[in-house]
Amino acid sequence: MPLPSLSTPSTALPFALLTLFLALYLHRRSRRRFLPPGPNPLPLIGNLRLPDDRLGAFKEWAVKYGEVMTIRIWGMDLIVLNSQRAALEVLEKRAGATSGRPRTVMAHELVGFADVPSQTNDPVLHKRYRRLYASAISTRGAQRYWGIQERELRKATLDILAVSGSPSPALKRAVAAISFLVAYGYDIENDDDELIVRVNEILRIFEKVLEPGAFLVDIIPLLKHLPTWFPGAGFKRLALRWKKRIQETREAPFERVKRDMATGKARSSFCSTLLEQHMLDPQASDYDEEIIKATAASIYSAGSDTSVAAIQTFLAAMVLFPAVQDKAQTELDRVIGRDRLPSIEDRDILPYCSAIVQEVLRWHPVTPLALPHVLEQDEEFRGYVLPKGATIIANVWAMTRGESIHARPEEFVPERHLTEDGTALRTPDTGRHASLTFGFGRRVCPGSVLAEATVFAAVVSTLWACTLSRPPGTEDMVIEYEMLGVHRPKDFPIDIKQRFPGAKEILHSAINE
Ligand code: HEM
Repeated sequence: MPLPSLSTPSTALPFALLTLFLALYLHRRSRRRFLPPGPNPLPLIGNLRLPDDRLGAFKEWAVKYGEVMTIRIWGMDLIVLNSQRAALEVLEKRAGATSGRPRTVMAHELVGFADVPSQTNDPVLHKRYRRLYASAISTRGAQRYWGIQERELRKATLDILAVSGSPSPALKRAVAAISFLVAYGYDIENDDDELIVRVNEILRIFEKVLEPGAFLVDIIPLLKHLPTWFPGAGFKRLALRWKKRIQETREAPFERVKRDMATGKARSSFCSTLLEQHMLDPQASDYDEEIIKATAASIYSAGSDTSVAAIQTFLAAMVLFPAVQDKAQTELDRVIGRDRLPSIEDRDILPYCSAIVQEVLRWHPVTPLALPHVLEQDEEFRGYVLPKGATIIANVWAMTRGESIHARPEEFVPERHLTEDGTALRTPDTGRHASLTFGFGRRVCPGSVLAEATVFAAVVSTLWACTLSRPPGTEDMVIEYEMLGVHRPKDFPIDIKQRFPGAKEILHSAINE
């Protein structure tokens, strides 16, 4: 029987497809030879999904594969940096090539995240955002907000003492109030405040659009060309609605600051300070209203869930490690006494309480896999090639649990952040101030100073006024963590009592001063 000719139409197409597939496979395989190793059971695809216990798996794989590994999901490469050394080398020393963010069609092109400070890939715009944060909320600039942070957390402490249920609603309210007062000088009325409701809605939109694979258009980008009215193009109509909603929510509080400034009613805030500077000398400042608007909006969107999660972790640590609570309260009694409240200014004379903040960020980092970066070009690292376009993840979870760096990593031990004589915070061996949980390089969190001051204010206010413990009968209950955007403890039973008579009255009078 004669063999069918390969040039006949019926065989040419399958043959071409087979050749293409083979070429792709061989190309990928030759490229893969230089990729760091990793858990990739299926050829080409790698993995179909990540395990449910993502953090546990990432830590195990870090032990197995070493400083850098590749996890492939549906053919996409994730380069995971498992050690501090690797993260600092790749994300800080080579920041020029590793500071981009992964781009998705739905988020960046359709919903308009391309100009959001935490998502933009425009290097000029990004630099301008970063300069603005540096001028307004770096170490010196952030001090002007200490009064707001102290007051709101003292109010939250009183609220917590007044109710018997979970402290989470009072903490969320306090952190939201701090964000809006800092950003706009706007005092939120209550939990149903329209602005809070709208901003929370935007946060949920963020979570949805940034979830890998949540929208088909991110897998098949050509779909973005479908007309909006076309059947199946519901995602485009949704994107338009979300885009409008985000713009309106950014706009409303900003316009209010401008109106209040015009009538002399505006309180000093991030927006009013920058707008004043801009109005005084528009040529000297390299930012405009759009840039101030976008950076102000990120103070709540990037700083609220994260700061609340850190404070919830602090409360979990206090009930699980009562000896730490005792030690901190001994320090507070010795240094501050019971006649006045501790303030953020007291950080240097309260080293143990300061070390609690650092240990909170290490023990259960709020962002255990930081935020993804993307490689702009091929980079050679430890004999491997980290390929252009791959997503880079910093495995902060494994870094903060490395036995060689932290003895007994599962225990909450503030002493690991103190000098030997316990009188000051130790300079971390990373040589930089910000905790690893704030990320790396040009994308490192610009709100870390603000966030640490908020957590410190929460630590000293609650420990000065309250005794925290587990209600009888719940001592053996495990405190579980969940990963919903941020890593935080699920609500757990906690008893909060006034620590000494008169504490509430001192809190009251400080708030009403
Ligand atoms: C405990 C609280 C916080 C934690 C754990 C945290 C953590 C992080 C992390 C891991 C990143 C990504 C870093 C990277 O890509 O390498 C980040 C970025 C960012 N954070 Fe925070 N953050 C916190 C609070 C805040 C606050 C209070 C603000 C308010 C200004 C803020 C604003 C931002 C912004 C705007 C970015 C994007 C930076 C960029 O892409 O250039 N964060 N944060």
